[in-house]
Amino acid sequence: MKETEFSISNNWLDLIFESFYDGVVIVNCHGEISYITNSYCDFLKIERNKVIGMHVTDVIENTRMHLVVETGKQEFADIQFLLGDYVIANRIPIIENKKIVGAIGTIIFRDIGEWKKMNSHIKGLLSDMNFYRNEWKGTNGLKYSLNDLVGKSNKIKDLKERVKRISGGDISVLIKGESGTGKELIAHSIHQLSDRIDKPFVKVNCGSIPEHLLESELFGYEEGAFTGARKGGKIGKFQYADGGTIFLDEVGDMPIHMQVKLLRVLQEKEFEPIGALQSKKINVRVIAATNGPLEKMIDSKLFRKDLYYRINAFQLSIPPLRDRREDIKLLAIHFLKKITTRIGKRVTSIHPDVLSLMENYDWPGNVRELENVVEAGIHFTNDEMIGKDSIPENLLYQQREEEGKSLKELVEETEKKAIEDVLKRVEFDKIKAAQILGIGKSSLYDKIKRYKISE
Ligand SMILES: Nc1ncnc2c1ncn2[C@@H]1O[C@H](COP(=O)(O)OP(=O)(O)OP(=O)(O)O)[C@@H](O)[C@H]1O
Repeated sequence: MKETEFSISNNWLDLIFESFYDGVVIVNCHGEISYITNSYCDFLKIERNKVIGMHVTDVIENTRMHLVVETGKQEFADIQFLLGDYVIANRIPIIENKKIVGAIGTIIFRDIGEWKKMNSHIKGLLSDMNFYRNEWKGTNGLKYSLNDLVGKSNKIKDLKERVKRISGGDISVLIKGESGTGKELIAHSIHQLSDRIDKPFVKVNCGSIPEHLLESELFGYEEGAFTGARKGGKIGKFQYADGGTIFLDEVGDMPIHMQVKLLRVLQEKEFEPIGALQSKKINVRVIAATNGPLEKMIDSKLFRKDLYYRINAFQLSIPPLRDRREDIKLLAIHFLKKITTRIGKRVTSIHPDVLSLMENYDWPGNVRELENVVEAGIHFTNDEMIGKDSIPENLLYQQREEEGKSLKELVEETEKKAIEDVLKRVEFDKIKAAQILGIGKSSLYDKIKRYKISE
């Protein structure tokens, strides 16, 4: 050996390993012990020279080292029961020229109580970090960006492109989509990608503010504007949003008299707080969202046509989750990572059977429902995997119902759904629908009647 070459003796290995771990063991590809530290032998009350060459399962209780050399999969922070106590074990395969030649295992047992304390300390730090992250985001009202929009379907890729293209300008955007499809997430992303990023993003849920309070919420009031008015008056959401973006969620729920006032703000870029003598100039971008058909509300005089044209300068439609099933698995895994990181519970996977149940389920509550199902699964499971026993029954029943159906029933259901989807798409224009479906008009009428499809 050349003088410059460096070799490590067993004594050195002992010194290195014993400084960092309470026990280290190395096994060959057959699971036989090739090396073990003195401290590990002391703990196990065994003699080192007697155990070298023995199969690891004959020496160490509950070991999995022999499995790691078979699977080649590393195992980190596993809790192993050993001599009446728990130890924390890491097991790493040793790979040479793409072949598993052995595995190295380390354990820490010094003070599991210390480790538990450290674990809860880290959990605390994580939750503090999340708190400050949210606080920081809260300063401008932003919770999401376009990076948070998960999906690999063409529909989502397309949507992302449209969001990027529309964000730059000041044009009003109307976001359409069923509840839980991500309308708010898109609204945040538009603001985040716009020049208004350093100005506020203010959300107004038009459906949840009582009608008599909506005006003061939106436009504020002057001191003494009415009995019970706060001293110094109140700043309305529009003024808060000045220079930034106002997001009018559930815009269809806005009472008609407020729609008139809103239209004026949008057209004239000024508003009057209640009781004010002068108007205030305002510069806000409006993003509105709806999960109902505003066009129908216009027909029934529940929504003003002129306001509709104002807010509908550009329209984004988010498809329901059941129409982009290829996103379901990706989203489920995304939420698994996001939620486990947030709550600090170790759940690493979702059983393939559960994933396929998820892919077949219709998700009436869309992505929000999926997020809730994953969260419940994480809390419910006692395992590192979400199995069938940790998901809501309706997901399981859906499959059982399918299983019990005859081919005729399944074909009819599919036909009914296809007709409904097309009719919705063409807003119940039956001639267009018949053309798209490639059937005659009278046949379509028959089917509409048979399946009791109504507008
Ligand atoms: N494509 C997506 N990727 C990641 N998360 C998503 C996606 N779509 C929705 N979400 C998540 O689903 C939840 C519901 O989304 P959001 O509140 O934006 O829906 P919404 O359409 O505004 O619902 P509602 O109409 O009920 O107000 C949120 O937690 C959001 O982060």
